[in-house]
Order: sequence, then C-alpha cells, then structure tokens
Amino acid sequence: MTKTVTVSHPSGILKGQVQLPASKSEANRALIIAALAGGESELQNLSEANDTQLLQRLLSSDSDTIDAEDAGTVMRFLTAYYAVTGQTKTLTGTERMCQRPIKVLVEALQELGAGIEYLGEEGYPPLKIKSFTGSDKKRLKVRSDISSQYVSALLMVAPLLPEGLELELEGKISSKPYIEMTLALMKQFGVDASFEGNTITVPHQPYQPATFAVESDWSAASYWYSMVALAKEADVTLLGLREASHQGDKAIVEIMRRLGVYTEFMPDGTRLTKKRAEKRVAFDFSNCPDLAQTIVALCAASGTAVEMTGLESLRIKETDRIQALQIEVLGIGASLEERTPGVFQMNPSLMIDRELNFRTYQDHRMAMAFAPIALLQPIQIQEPEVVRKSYPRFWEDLEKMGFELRYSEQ
Ligand SMILES: O=C(O)C1=C[C@@H](OP(=O)(O)O)[C@@H](O)[C@H](O)C1
Ligand SMILES: C=C(OP(=O)(O)O)C(=O)O
Repeated sequence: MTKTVTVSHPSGILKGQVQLPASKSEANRALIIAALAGGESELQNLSEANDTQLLQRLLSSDSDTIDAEDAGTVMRFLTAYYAVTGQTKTLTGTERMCQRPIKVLVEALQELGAGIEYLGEEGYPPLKIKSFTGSDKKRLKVRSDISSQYVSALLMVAPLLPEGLELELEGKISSKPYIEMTLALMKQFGVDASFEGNTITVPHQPYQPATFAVESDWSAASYWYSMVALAKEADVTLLGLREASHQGDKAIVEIMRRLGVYTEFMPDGTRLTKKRAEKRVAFDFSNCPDLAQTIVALCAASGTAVEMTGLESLRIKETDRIQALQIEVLGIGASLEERTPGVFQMNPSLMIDRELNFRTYQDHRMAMAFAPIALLQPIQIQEPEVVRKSYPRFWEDLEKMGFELRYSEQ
C-alpha cells in the first residue's frame, strides 16, 4: 500500500501569507558550531525540518551508534565533528545514505590524523570513527566537484586543529554558496577565515558562543514561486526571508523573474506577484542545485523550453534526481534529455489533461516541486510524508492557501 495525496485548487487564485520553515542548512551549521563553541549559544528559529531535529537529538546523544537517516549534512558534518573531537562512533544512515559517497571527506580526515574505517563498501557509509591522533598536516587538497558538504564539514572543525587548515579546492567548486554560508556562520561565532581563489585558510582559534537567528528557507520559498507562476492570479507574501541572505537559493528571485514571478522585498516579508514569463530559458544550477527540480517541474507544466547545466550533483542526492525527473516529466508530455555531457534540454509538449500521478522516490523535493501543478488540474502525489525532511508543514500551508487535499492508501 502506498500513501497518496490528491491535490487540487478550485479557484487557481493564491492570496495570503506563508510562514516558511527555517533553513536546515543554516540551522545545521549553527548546531555543529555551537556544539564546538561550548558554553551557552542561543539559536533562534531552529528549523522544524527532520534534518535539523535529528542533528539536534544526535548531538546530545551518548549512543555509540548514530543514525543520520537520509540527511546529507548530518552524515557529513557529524563525521568531521566526531573525528576531530575524538569520539568513538559508528555512523550509519538509510539504504540511500549508504549509496551516497563520502570518500573525499574520510580521506581528508584521515590525512589530518583521524582513524576512520568503512564498515561496508569502501567510500560509503556506514563508518566507524575510532580515534584522533592528529598530524602536523596543515595544508590539504580536496576535490570540490562532488559535494560542497565535505568542504563545509572540514571548515567547521578547522579552527580546532592545532595549526588550523589551508584547504586547496581541486576541480570545479560546486554548490559554492554553501561553502560561503559555512564561512559566514563561522564568523558569527567569532572565527575568521579567508577564501581567495581556490584556497580557504582557517587559522587555529576558538569559537565564541553566540546568539544566532536562522533565516527562513529560500529552497522552500522556491515552491511558492512556482505556485505563483502557475496560478491564475496571485499575491503571496513569504515571511522571514532576508534580502541579504547567506543562502545561494535566493537565486530563485532572478530565475523566477524570467519565469513569471515578480519579487518585492517589503518590511513584513517578500511579496510575490505575477508578471509575463519567457518561453525559452537557460539556467546553470552549479550554485543552487536544490532549485533544479522546482524549475524542471514548472517548465514542464508551463510549456517552457529550458536548457540546464550544473546538474552533476543531482545524481547523488536523496535519489538520482536526474532519473526521477526524466521519468516524472514524461507523464506531463515533456522529455528531459542530456544533449551533450552535462547539458540538459527539456522541450515540453503540453498535454496536461490526463490523470497525473507523481512518484517521489523518497525525495522531499520531488513532492514539493510537482505539487504546484495542482493549480492547473487535480494531481496525485505518492508518499507525501517525504516533505518532513525539510518542510514538514508543507501540505498544511497549501491547505491554508486554498488547496484541497485528500489522503488515501493505494
Ligand atoms: O551544505 C548544505 O547545507 C547543502 C549543500 C548542497 O549539497 P552539495 O554540496 O552536495 O551539492 C545542497 O544540495 C544540500 O541540500 C544542502
Ligand atoms: C540534497 C539535499 O540534502 P542533503 O544532501 O543534506 O541530504 C536536499 O535537501 O535537497
């Protein structure tokens, strides 16, 4: 039996305010750094996302076995945290987590003097973190084209190392704004670092406990942008977003300017209204991979031709997102093809008059990216509970904005 939600929106008109969840990326950095700082930090507006609730619980757990579930930041950040603070732990996760690579991070930590062993396949969780003897290494080369989370994990523990750390990033720097977010959060807790060219230097220094308020989540905002783009009429205010944000997914403002949404930063929130959309667009998602599914689903549903680059990391996230998208857009009559290595083209042929039933592949973003299509016609979404990873109140927020939901088991 599969849980399914049928979603529709009788009027197609969206008007009102949405209180977005807090960013799990900011929250999870703040939690790790506050733990490293010791003392009494005050973290405000911590995300209710499962990824954040989970990290908060795990940081105060004295269990030997730690289950990071499906949370990439939890797995990668805790690996570095336990290693450098000399804690003996077995770190595991969901079946999918054990298929998401971690070798780059483990090898870097080993070079820094951590004793870490693979308990299953080499290069993947589960891991056994055994010891930390330290080393006199102060400069490391680390690949930055697979996941920025390895770099962020190393940076957060770097000030604790006796000589600090100079990290030379090798290859393309993917998801770069997440690395900058890490450095910005470290600064909030009193640690200075420099990022010049492809080298990040973090001197040895103590973190200071601090008060930090987590911003609303720009990735979560992207689904509301998509809804505004597909609505007949819309005037939606998203609360808790800042114009000066640490989050790279604020790129949604410029992307959606081309896809039919006008953004105004108002004193009480970010106001979205409709504007004319372009019918042929091209985007590079290297800096904002979590926006790709939102844009693919929107372009497929609105008959917009889109060329996309920078999607490399999508294959190793909660699911193989390229494959999941290719299958699901077919149902809307669109096809997503890799024309030349790394360049994807989607030429939608609009056929949205059949029954649409989307699978979600244990990936929160598949559910939330396709949900806005309910503004055009009733749709079904399988396993709607996946949203708990980053936006547990997603479906309730849809209901508040006039969507009708019916749950069933099929
Ligand atoms: O550091 C972070 O908080 C994240 C970095 C990104 O991952 P990659 O660096 O693996 O692309 C992003 O996709 C993920 O949702 C959160
Ligand atoms: C990729 C994601 O998360 P993570 O890598 O932290 O599991 C995501 O939230 O889209």
